[in-house]
Amino acid sequence: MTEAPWSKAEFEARLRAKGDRYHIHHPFNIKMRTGQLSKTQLQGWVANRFYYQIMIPQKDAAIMANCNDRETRRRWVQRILDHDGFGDNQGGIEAWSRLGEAVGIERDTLWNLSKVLPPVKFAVDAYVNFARRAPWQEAVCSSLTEMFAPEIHKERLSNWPTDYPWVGAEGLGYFRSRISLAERDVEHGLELTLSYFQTRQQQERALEILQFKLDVLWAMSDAIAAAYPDEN
Ligand SMILES: O=C(O)c1cc(C(=O)O)c2c(n1)C(=O)C(=O)c1cc(C(=O)O)[nH]c1-2
Repeated sequence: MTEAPWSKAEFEARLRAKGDRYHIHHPFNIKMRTGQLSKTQLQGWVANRFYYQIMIPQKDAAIMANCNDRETRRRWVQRILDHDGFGDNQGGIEAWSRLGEAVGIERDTLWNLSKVLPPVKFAVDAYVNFARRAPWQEAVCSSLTEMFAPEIHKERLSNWPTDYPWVGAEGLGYFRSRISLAERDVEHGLELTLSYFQTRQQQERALEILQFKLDVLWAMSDAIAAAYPDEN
């Protein structure tokens, strides 16, 4: 027997409930939030997350390439501009690069990706490849971990100045800028997801897709934690 679809409100609530598997709960992030990371650990995280940052626009371009709906493309293209920048706007990748400088990573070291761990590369590439190969609506759904991102950005803005006072304040601009952008992205991503995944089977598939993306982020944290263990 096929089960009745969840209402949009119920479906959205089930997607949001996935937040309990977000990397905000990863032991490495808990250490970050409670001021327990060493400089080497924080630098390792920033250098590795840079690979995620630079691949996001390629992921969004893959979604655009597969998307046959002009209205969606007109809105989605903004994400590429947010990260790559345009005109005088330097964009999110450059903002992350300022974070790299603020934690003491040489610009060349950040940009040549020499600190990127193989499992981090593997996890991020899995996300980009999913966006290349899946129906574009499924790739949109996979971006919905951003529902949970504003909270993690706010956490860093509130605790870094006291817990990691050696990090230059100009480095935190990325986190500040992402709060409103993530909220806007989520509004669009949710709108598309709630209307595309209609049957109960499709809705369950959406939850699996979101779990895949949660796993990408979790795997990145696992890899970083393993490569940069506690020093004491
Ligand atoms: O710092 C974080 O924990 C975090 C998480 C995520 C996320 O949940 O995927 C994103 C971001 N940051 C972020 O800054 C960002 O631009 C972003 C884009 C996307 C996406 O999947 O399209 N996720 C995220």
